[in-house]
Order: sequence, then structure tokens, then C-alpha cells
Amino acid sequence: MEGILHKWTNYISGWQPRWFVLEGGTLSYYDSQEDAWKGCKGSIKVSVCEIQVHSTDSTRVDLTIPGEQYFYLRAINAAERQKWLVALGTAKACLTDNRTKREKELQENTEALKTKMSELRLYCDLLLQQVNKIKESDELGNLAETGLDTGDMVKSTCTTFLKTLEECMQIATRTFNTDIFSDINLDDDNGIPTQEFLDSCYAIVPVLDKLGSTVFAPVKMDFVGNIKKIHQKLLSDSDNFPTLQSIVLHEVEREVAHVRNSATEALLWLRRGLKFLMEFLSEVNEGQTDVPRALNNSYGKTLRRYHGWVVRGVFALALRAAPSYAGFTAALVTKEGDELKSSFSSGIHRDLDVYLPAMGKQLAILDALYEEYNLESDEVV
Ligand SMILES: CCCCCCCCCCCCC/C=C/[C@@H](O)[C@H](CO[C@@H]1O[C@H](CO)[C@@H](O)[C@H](O)[C@H]1O)NC(=O)CCCCCCCCCCCCCCCCC
Repeated sequence: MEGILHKWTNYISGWQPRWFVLEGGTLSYYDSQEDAWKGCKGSIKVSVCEIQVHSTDSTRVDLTIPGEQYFYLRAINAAERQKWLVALGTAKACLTDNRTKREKELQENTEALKTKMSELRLYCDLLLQQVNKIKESDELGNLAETGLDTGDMVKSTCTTFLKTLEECMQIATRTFNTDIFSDINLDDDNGIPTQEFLDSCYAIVPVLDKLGSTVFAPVKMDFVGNIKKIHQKLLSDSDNFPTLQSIVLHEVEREVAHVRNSATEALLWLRRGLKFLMEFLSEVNEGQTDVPRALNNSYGKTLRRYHGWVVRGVFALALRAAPSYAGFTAALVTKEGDELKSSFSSGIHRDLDVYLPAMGKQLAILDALYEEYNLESDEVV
């Protein structure tokens, strides 16, 4: 779509007509249609911006990337604005893929699993038919005649069934067993890869889901909200934000690191949440089986100092809904009943022995970064 929109320039020139072109998910503007050949004066990627309509002005639409970029626009009339809104909304819906890499993989793998499972069902039905045929023949006493062929068929169906089952297991393992944090490869400068870090954080969420209580909903919302804020930043220019450090430094240079809802702020809170989790898991690894006690201790060492009485109240509620040790470990398994196996407990400690140091190293790198650029804050929420 293209056409004239009035763009807010500044307090001297006010609203100025400009020629706007929405193409390939980017809204670009030119001085005028005639001057388009001179090149665009500016552009904004629709997938990463917020689209807002004005509460009283029916011609106005604002596009903003918080703390970064804004286009305040007015259409010629309300009907024209409506057309732009539809076009912008469509561009955003088509191009915005807010899902993290992990979410995408989960969806793809779930689809693949469904297909494999229907194949399994088919082979299972086939096997049953073939086995029934053997049984019937046996009952009629003519097994010797049909036995060889039917036996070969059963063998071949069994082989295919087992092969498909094996494929199913591979997809399931790849989907649900992420070696969170420990498989993040730091670059030579200790750069923490943005996408891998976010994937590792995201892998924690299903555990919160499994714990089930609605009391954990605000915790999940906050945690996922911060992952998404950083992910949005990554999406806005993925080539330039390969590591968490590159994102923070970019915001420091632009003096937006302290701005509300910046990626730096989101990472600050994500880090605090992860420190809390690390303390908690360390207690568990040291043998603490009283989950509320471990949570309370970890909270006291990490998050409590940043929380006012309201959020402390939320924590107190979460504490009351805390699972037992058995409930907690059951939420960690990918296959129901695995927590009852004798090797389960040693497995948890073995995993935590790898997971906790890896997580600690990355948090220490981030601590140093925040210290160096004075990004810490004592603000109590
Ligand atoms: C096993 C049970 C786990 C229970 C965990 C209870 C933790 C309770 C924490 C207290 C409630 C927090 C609710 C939200 C508080 C927010 O107000 C606060 C501030 O938010 C920030 O505000 C900024 C503006 O001021 C904003 O811009 C920023 O984006 C926003 O974040 N947020 C926090 O204090 C952060 C709390 C993070 C808590 C994360 C806990 C993660 C725990 C996961 C447990 C999973 C279990 C084990 C998984 C094992 C995996 C190997």
C-alpha cells in the first residue's frame, strides 16, 4: 500500500505531508511521490513496532519501537486511516513471529510427533490383523499352509513399527530434553549467544506450567515477558545482536539502557530471577528436600531486597503453593513415572552438577557487564 500520510516532524514545522510506502513489512517514507527516486527519508519495520490509534483523533496512528523510534502519523481522513490500519495490521500479523526458536521447534516437533504416532497406530492395527490371521489359521489347523508368508509379513511390520517408534523417541528426546544453560557456547570474548540464552530460559517455563498453581502465573508472566522483550530486540536487528552483550552495549551507547522496558532492564530482571533459581537449585543439590525452606532461603538471598511489601506478599502466596519435594521432582521429568525410578535422584544431582556451574558462569559474566556500565539499580518494585 502507498499514499500520503501527514507525519509529525517537530514543533516548528508540525505535521508535514509525506509519501508512504508499505512493502515487505517495512513502512518507508519519501518527501513526495515525485521525489521517491531520491531515496527514502526513513523507515520502520512493522513487525517490531507497536501500532496505536489516538483516543480522540480518528485520523491518527502512531508507530513506535519503545525507546528507539517513533512515527506519529495522520491519514487524510478516518476511512483512509482504516485502510492503513488494515495494511499495517496484516503486515505485522504476517511478519511478526514473536515465538522464540524453542517455541517454533516445539510446534514443529509436536506436528512431526503426531504424524509418527498416526503411522504407529497404522502399523499397530496391521500387526493385530496379521496376528489374528495367524491365530485363526492355528485354530483351523492350517497354520502350516499360511504360516510362512504371514510370519514374514508380521516380521516386516514389526521392523517398520520399531523403526517408527525409534524415530518417535528421537523427536521426543530432541523436543523435551534440552540441556539448558550447559550447552550454551560462549564466544572468544565470553559473549553469551542471545538466542541460545533465551532458549535456555524458555526451557524453564514448562516446569512452572507443570507445577500448575495459578499462584505461579504472575511469576511466569514476568519471566516470559522479559524473555520476549529481549527477543523483540533480537528480532529488530538480529545481525547486530548476536550476544547479550551486544544488545546491552547498543542500548548503553544510545542512552536507553535505563529506559523502562528496554532489553537491558528486561535482562536485569531475568538475571535476578535466574539467580534466585540458581540459589534454589543449589540448595536442592546440596540435599535440601524442604522445598518451601529452600525457596525462602533463596528468595532472602536474591530477590527480596528488590521487592516492596506487595510483591513480597505475592512471594508469600507462591510459597504457600510450593510443591513438596516429590511434586517438584515430578515436574522436572519429561516422562511420567520417571521420578519413581531408582536412578532418578542421582540423575538430578548429576544434571545439576553440570547445569549450575554453567548457569553461574553466565550470570557472573552478566554481573560484571552490569557493574562495568553501572546498570544495576536498587529500585524497589
Ligand atoms: C518451584 C516454585 C517456584 C516458585 C517461584 C516463586 C518466585 C516468586 C517471585 C516473586 C513474585 C514475582 C512476581 C513479579 C514481580 C515483578 O514485579 C518484579 C519486577 O518486574 C520487573 O519490573 C520492571 C519495571 O519495574 C519491568 O520492566 C521488568 O520487565 C519486570 O520484570 N519481577 C521480579 O522480581 C522478577 C521475578 C522473577 C522470578 C523468576 C522465578 C523463576 C522461577 C522458576 C522456577 C522453576 C522451577 C525449576 C526449574 C528447574 C529447571 C532446571
